[in-house]
Amino acid sequence: TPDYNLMRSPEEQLALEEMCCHLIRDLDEYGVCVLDNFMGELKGMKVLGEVKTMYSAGLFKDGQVVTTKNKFDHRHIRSDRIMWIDGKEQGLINIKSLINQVDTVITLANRMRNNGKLGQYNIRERTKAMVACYEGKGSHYVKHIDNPNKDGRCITCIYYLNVNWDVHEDGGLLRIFPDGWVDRVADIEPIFDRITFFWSDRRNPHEVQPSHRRRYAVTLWYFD
Ligand SMILES: O=C(O)CNC(=O)c1n[nH]c2ccccc2c1=O
Ligand SMILES: [Fe+2]
Repeated sequence: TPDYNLMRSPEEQLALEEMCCHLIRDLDEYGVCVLDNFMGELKGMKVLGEVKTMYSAGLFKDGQVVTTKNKFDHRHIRSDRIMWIDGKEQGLINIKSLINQVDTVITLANRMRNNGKLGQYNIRERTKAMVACYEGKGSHYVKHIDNPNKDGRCITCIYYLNVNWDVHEDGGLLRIFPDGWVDRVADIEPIFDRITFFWSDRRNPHEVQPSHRRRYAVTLWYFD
């Protein structure tokens, strides 16, 4: 659980509560929520620095590659490289601060809900943080559901680290196909210091469109 004793200025506390209201309202209304300037430029750049350092140290492993069912077409279904962070590692103080901030927002939102739940969930724990890198060269992730079979994950949180990302040049759009919407999709650009929350279950099939530049994100899944 986050350290509630972190001294926050009244402005920081207010900003935190505003974020939580935004999160609660958008998750209730759309099942998706996008917040920008989540950590602020300075902290965001420090998180990016730690991620790049780990990447160049070769700590990312290939995401398991699932070949298509069609045995003649051995395309990579996704070519992300990932690494898991449990927050106890030495030296990753800025990634830890990011994880703490997301924990704080989720926990506070969970409490602020009138019935003490976020959506119909009572959020209690989360996965480790998964840092993912899409290599560019068309790497992508086909349309999928994070939690199709009730494995307990209820909210997906993805924090993006991509400075000056231009979707027209670089691709890498997150496209969500919310089940409540017939003819609309949620197109989310993976821009620096942006965080996206969405229900992890069948309500939100989504895809990562082909990326033509290295694309970093940190994902946390919260459990009921
Ligand atoms: O980066 C994004 O915008 C969306 N990303 C995803 O939906 C996504 N979903 N599930 C995964 C499971 C294992 C490794 C990577 C992933 C992954 O990037
Ligand atoms: Fe996903």
